[in-house]
Amino acid sequence: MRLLDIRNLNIELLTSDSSIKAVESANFSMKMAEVSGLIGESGSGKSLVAKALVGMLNNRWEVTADRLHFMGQDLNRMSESKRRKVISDNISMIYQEPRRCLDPTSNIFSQLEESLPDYEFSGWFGAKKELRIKKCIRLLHKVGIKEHEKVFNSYPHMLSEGICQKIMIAMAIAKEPKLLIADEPTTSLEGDTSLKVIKLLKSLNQLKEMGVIFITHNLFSITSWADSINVMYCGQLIESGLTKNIINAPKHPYTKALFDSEPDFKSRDINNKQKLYALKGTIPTLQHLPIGCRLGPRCPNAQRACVKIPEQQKIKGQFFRCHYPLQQKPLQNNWKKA
Ligand SMILES: Nc1ncnc2c1ncn2[C@@H]1O[C@H](COP(=O)(O)OP(=O)(O)OP(=O)(O)O)[C@@H](O)[C@H]1O
Repeated sequence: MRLLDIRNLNIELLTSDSSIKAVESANFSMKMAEVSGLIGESGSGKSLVAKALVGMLNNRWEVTADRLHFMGQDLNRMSESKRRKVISDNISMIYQEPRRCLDPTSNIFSQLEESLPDYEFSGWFGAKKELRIKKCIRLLHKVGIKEHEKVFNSYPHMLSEGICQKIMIAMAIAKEPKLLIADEPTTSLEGDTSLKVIKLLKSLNQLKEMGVIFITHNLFSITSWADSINVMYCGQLIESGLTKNIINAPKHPYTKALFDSEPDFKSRDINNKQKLYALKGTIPTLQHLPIGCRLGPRCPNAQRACVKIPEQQKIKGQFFRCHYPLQQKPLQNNWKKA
C-alpha cells in the first residue's frame, strides 16, 4: 500500500474574472514510512501542495486531482467530514510561521494538551490529567525545551520564534502521525537545534514508521536522509526519484542548476569569495507565467519545443518533464547519501 498517491494535482487561484494555475499537473507518490524531500526556490508552490494535502486552502483556491489517495483511501470520493477525520487522525503539519499558527489567546500547555490523542489515556479524570501533563513534558523535552514549566504558562507572543517552532514540532508529533509534513521546519532554529530536530524526525521515521515530506530550498538539509526527492519549479513538479539517482544523474536542467548552485566544500579548488553558479533571471510571478515549460525563459537548453508543456517521462524509476533531458555522466560534486 502506498502512503500517498497523487496524480495530476492542479491548484488554481480564483480571481474575479479568471483563474491562475499556481500548481500544474503535479504527480507525487510515497511509500509507507518514506522520507521525501520537496525542493524548489521560494515561490515554486511547495507550501501550496502541502496545504492542499491537509485541506488548509481557503475558497479562493480550487484544488483538483485525478487521484488523491492516502493509505489506499480515495480522499476525492469521501465526504468532507470523513476526509477531515482521515487527515486529522493521520497527517500532521509543521508550518513555516509557527507564531502565527499558535493560538495567541491560550497558553502553551492548553494548546499542547489539545493536540494529544484521547485514546492514549485511560483511568479516572485526575489520573488522566496527570498522564497528559507528563506526556506534554516529555514532548517538550524531546524537542529540546528543558524549562517546561516556564513555557507551559507562556503565551506565544512571550516566546521566541525558535521556541514556537519547537512547540509546533512537539504538537505535530504528539499523535505519532502516519505522515508528517514539515514545511521548512528548521529555518527559525539555531544550527545545533536544527540538527537535533532533524535527528528527532529521523528517529520517529525509523522507530514509529512515520512518513515525512520535508519541504526545503536547502539541498544540504535533505540529501543525507531523504529516500526520494521531488523538485518543483514555478508550480510544476519537474523531477522526482530516488535521492541517489537524482544526485548522481539529474535529468532536468533545473535540478542540475540547484546542485551546481550549492558550494562544494569538499573541493580543494574552492576559492575565497568565489562566485556560486546561479541560473539567470528570477522565478516569474503568478501573473506572468510563461506558457509551456515554465523554466523556458531561464533554461540554458531551451528550444522552440519548450513552449509546449513536456510530457512526464520515466527512466529507471526517475520521473522528469523536459523536452531535452540531460544525458550527462554522473555529477562529480561529491554528493553522497550518508
Ligand atoms: N494566499 C495567497 N494569495 C496569492 N498568492 C499566493 C498565496 N499563497 C501563495 N501564493 C503564491 O503562490 C505561489 C506559490 O507559493 P508557495 O508559498 O507555495 O511557494 P513556496 O515554494 O512554498 O515558497 P516559500 O519557500 O517561500 O514558502 C507563489 O507565487 C505565491 O506568491
